[in-house]
Amino acid sequence: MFVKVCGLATTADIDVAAEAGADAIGLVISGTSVRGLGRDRVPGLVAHVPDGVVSVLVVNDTPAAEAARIAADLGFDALQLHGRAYGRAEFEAAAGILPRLWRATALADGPDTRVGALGEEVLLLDSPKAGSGSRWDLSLLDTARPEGHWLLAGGLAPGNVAEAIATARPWGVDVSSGVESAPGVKDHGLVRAFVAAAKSAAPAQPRDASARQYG
Ligand SMILES: O=C(O)c1ccccc1NCC(=O)[C@H](O)[C@H](O)COP(=O)(O)O
Repeated sequence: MFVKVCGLATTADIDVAAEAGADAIGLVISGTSVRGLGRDRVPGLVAHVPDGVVSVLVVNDTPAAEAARIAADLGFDALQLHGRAYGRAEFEAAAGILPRLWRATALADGPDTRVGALGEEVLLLDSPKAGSGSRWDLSLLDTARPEGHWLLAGGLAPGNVAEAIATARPWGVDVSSGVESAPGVKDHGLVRAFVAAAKSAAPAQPRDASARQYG
């Protein structure tokens, strides 16, 4: 089970998530998010992400090529795009700058649920309000379940992630609000508990093998 912890704000957050076994770490640049980081803080945080953990820049409603340039310049491994109906040409332009694109969308919006439909390496199915801690109706997956590298997100927490994995059968999970003590403040105990619960909820996969799948 691939696990991404999103919206980290300090090097201590990164240390805890990585030591807990997170496979990816998300840093948010968005003027409208409580987790939005000033660009002056981002380089030090990206540089702190250890080898073997995917660093992901998360943006909201930003033109894809512009976001890819920012992500590449800041040294991110991957870019997660939220908040607008991106098209294939826009993704192709962005991929020419940073190849590892993650497409985030809500199933309620009726998106193309084929992983890679726009050239992305990962599809993230989230609630319509990203980063809000809201769950969504997983029965929507009954007729539109993706195959391959897709992440379940939206209202996950240590106490519900195992059940959500059993229901949705994703390749990986993503969390933000559910591991916070206050909006934008990560609770390190909850981060550890979430990663442990997610990793033990599915057949164990060696961390290196999981990372290699991304290659
Ligand atoms: O986290 C945010 O504040 C955010 C803002 C704007 C776009 C995306 C954002 N987060 C993206 C994520 O990957 C979150 O982890 C995901 O939406 C799940 O969030 P939550 O329901 O709070 O666990």
